[in-house]
Amino acid sequence: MSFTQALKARWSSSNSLVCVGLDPEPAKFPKRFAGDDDAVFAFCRDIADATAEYACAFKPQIAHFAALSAEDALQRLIAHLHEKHPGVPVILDAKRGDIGSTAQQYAREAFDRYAADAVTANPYLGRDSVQPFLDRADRGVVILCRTSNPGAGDLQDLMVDGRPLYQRVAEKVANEWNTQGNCALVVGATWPEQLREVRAIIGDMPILVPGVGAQGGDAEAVVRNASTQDGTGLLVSSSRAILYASSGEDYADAAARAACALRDMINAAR
Ligand SMILES: O=C(O)c1cc(=O)[nH]c(=O)n1[C@@H]1O[C@H](COP(=O)(O)O)[C@@H](O)[C@H]1O
Repeated sequence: MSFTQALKARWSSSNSLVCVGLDPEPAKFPKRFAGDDDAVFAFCRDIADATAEYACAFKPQIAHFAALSAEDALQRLIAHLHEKHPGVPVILDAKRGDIGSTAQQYAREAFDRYAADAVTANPYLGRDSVQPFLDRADRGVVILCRTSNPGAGDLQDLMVDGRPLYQRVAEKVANEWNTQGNCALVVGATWPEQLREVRAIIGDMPILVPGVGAQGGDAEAVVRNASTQDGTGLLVSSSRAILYASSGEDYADAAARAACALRDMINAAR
């Protein structure tokens, strides 16, 4: 089953558009993990197991593992997600982008080493830099379009032939790069107006929407402006607001409550 098919099936079976971001920061872990050599894996596993029923996808962020020399924990975590939560797609957030020969290695890393169902990619180097990801028809390629951060507009809003660059990216991906039907875009929840504009350009292509929770984006506005006709089309991603909902012994229950509350808020708006 392709990434897009798996995502559609999961939207339906979970009745949720929530993507649970897995961004481990050991300084924020509950006390019980102090001195645990495998804390990164154990914490993320506990959160994932507690939130899976509310998740349309999981999104581990690679720098949060690599900075801790915890690539092995990431590999085991993704294997755990596939084994215990089959049918929940795993998006590796790596924002890759490089010349073709290096991009091929990034594709192998994401899809073969880590066994991710999809990976985030940066379009700045152009089509050949994304091609090794696009070629994997069974996997998803989630391409940065209008990112959630305050400086997103510095380059992404520059006008190109009368339209901002992020709209040109949306057009190019929808009309030229998505030949295998395996593309999605990233647009931040912090930009509801741009979400509406991107949705008008790309039809039903999925949009990964980070920026609710810790970055203050409005989940209801996201749904109003960017869901598809059938009330899906979105992966509304939250990391810190779910992961660190409690630093006490109830961390997993608190994460589940936070994911459930986000799901319910989204569902009330769609
Ligand atoms: O590609 C991403 O996932 C991403 C794109 C973007 O525009 N903004 C953004 O915040 N992200 C990622 O989404 C996560 C957001 O985390 P929280 O702000 O804690 O929910 C982080 O892992 C970011 O790296």
